[in-house]
Amino acid sequence: MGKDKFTIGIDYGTQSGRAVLVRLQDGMEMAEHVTEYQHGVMDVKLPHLDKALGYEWALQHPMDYLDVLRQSVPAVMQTAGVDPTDVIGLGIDFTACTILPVDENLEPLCFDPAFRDNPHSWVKLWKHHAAQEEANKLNELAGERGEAFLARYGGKISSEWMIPKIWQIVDEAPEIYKAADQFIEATDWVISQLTGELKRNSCTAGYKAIWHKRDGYPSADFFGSLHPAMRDLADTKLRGDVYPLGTKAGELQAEFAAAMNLSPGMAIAVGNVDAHAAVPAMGVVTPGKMVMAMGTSICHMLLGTEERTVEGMCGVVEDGIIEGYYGYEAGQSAVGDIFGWFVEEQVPAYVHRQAEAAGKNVHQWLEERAHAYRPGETGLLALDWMNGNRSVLVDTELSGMVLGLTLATKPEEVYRALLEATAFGTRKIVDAFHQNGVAVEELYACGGLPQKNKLLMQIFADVTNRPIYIADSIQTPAVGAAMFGAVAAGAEVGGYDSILDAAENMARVKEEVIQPIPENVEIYELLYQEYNKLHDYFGRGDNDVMKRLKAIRSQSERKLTLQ
Ligand SMILES: Nc1ncnc2c1ncn2[C@@H]1O[C@H](COP(=O)(O)OP(=O)(O)O)[C@@H](O)[C@H]1O
Ligand SMILES: O=C(CO)[C@@H](O)[C@@H](O)COP(=O)(O)O
Repeated sequence: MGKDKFTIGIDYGTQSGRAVLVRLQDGMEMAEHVTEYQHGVMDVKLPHLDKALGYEWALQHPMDYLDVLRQSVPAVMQTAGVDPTDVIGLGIDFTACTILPVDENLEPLCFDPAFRDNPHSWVKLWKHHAAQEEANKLNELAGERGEAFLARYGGKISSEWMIPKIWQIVDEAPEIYKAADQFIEATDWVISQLTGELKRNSCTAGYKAIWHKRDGYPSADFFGSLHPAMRDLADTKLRGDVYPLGTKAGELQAEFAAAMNLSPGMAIAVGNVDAHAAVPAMGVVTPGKMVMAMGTSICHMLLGTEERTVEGMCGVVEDGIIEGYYGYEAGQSAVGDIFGWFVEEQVPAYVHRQAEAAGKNVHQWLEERAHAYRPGETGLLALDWMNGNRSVLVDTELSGMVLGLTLATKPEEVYRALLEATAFGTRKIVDAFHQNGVAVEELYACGGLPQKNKLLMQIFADVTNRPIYIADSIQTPAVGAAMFGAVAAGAEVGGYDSILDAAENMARVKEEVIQPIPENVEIYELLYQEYNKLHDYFGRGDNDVMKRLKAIRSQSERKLTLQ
C-alpha cells in the first residue's frame, strides 16, 4: 500500500475560517484549526474611520481571509505532522453572496488609499441587507418584463445576492462602480490569490448572480433597464467563463506555498459555498436525498435530473452542487434561533434553577421533559415564522404563533411545539419538491443541531415520515471542500477523478439512522394537516392579520418617537 495522501478544506464562515486536513483514502480528519477574523463583521464603522455605516450594512476585511490561510493551514500541517509533498489538493467553501470590487490586478479596491474611505469599496458580506430597495425594484422590473429567470429563484431575487448589491454601488457610489474592473465573490477572490488567476465557480454564479449554464446572465436589455451604467455588466465587470465545482482553478503560487507550509504547484479547486459543499461530504451525489444544514437556520439542498419550478425555492442551478445534476436550494430562516429565543426570553426562573441544579443547560432540561410527551399530547400547534418565511411563501412580513395555550401549559410543552413547528416547516418544503417531481426519499442532517437535540431529529423523522442520516463530522462543509480539492488534484497524483469517487471513499455519516416511528407518523399527519390550514390561512392572504399587526406596530413606534 502506498503512502497516505492528504487534502485540505477551508470553511470560511461569518466570524472565522476553519481549516481541516483530511486523509484521502478514508476521509479521516487528521487536524483542524480555527482563525477568528480580526475585523469580524464590520456593521458599525470601517476599521480606520470614525464614520457610521448605514442601517443593515455588513462588511468584511479581505485581509482576514488571507490570515486564515497563513495561520490555520500551517497549524493543521504542524498538528498532523505530515510531509507537504503528501498534501495534493486544497478547496474552500464560503458564505455567499459575499462580494468585493477589484482592480485589473485582482487587488481589492478597499486596499487602494484613493478608495478605502468609501465603504462601497469593501467586501459586502452575505448578510449586508442594505440593498433591499434595489432588490424590490429588480423583482418588480423582472416581473413586468416577464423575465424567465425569476421562476428559477422561486419568484424573488434576494437583497443578499450579487445584482442588488452591485446596483446599490451604482446608486450610491458610482465612482466605485466605475473604478471596479470586476465584481467577484470572496470565494473566487481567495482562490485567485492562491493561483494568480480568476476562475469563477458555477455555484455562486448560479445561486447568487443569476447566471444560467445555457442562458448565461440576464440580458444587457434587462441590466440596462435597472440602470444605464449596468447595461454591459455581464460582459465587463462579471466577465469570464464559469467553471463547474471540482474544476482545478490552478496551481498554488510560491508565495502562499511558503506561508502555508505547502508545496508550490499543488492543485487548487474553484471556490464553493458552505452549505453546498456539505452535500458530497455526507455522501449525497444522487437525487432523492435532501441534505439539511441545521443550525440557527436550515439550508435544504437536493439534486434532480431536470430543471423544475418549485414554489418558493431559493434556486435551481445546473452543476450548482454536483456536476451533472440540477442542484436545488430551499431554506427556513429561523430554527435553532427559535429555540434559543424561547430559552432566553420565555422560560421562567425555576426552569433555569432546576436545569443548573441538574447540571444541564436549559435546552437539554426542556428536551428531556418534552420527550416524555406523546405527539399531540401538549394540545399545542405553532407556526415557525419568528424570522419570516424563506421558502414556499417567501415572505419576511410573516410572524410566529402558538395556538392552544391554557393556564396549565408548561414551558417544556411550548418547547416541544416549537420543535414540531420547525419540522412542519421542513415537511412543507419536502412536499413542495416531492409533489413537483423532485423526489425526496431520505434526509441527511449536518450542522450543530443534530448533535445537540435527539428529540428534534426524531420529530423531523416522524413528521416527514423519512429516515434521517446524521453527519459524522462537525466540520462537514470543510470536509466537502477538501474533497473538491482532491478532485482538482485528480487520481493520477492520488486524488480522485470525480466528486462521486471522492464521496464514495471519504464521506462519512453516523451508523445510527433515525427511523420514523409509525404511531407517531400517524398522529403527526393529523397535526400537519392542521398546520397546513394555519399556514395557508395566515400565509396566503385569507387573513393578513400578521401584516396588519406589523403595520400597526410601526405606526405606534412612529407616534412614540414623535411625542
Ligand atoms: N440543545 C439544543 N437544542 C436545540 N437547539 C439548540 C440547542 N443548543 C443550542 N441550540 C440552538 O442551536 C443554534 C446554534 O446551532 P449551530 O449549528 O451551532 O450554529 P450555526 O448555525 O451558527 O452554525 C442556536 O440557534 C441555539 O439557540
Ligand atoms: O446563503 C448561504 C448559502 O446559500 C450561506 O452562505 C449564508 O446563509 C451564511 O450561512 P452561515 O451563517 O455561515 O451558516
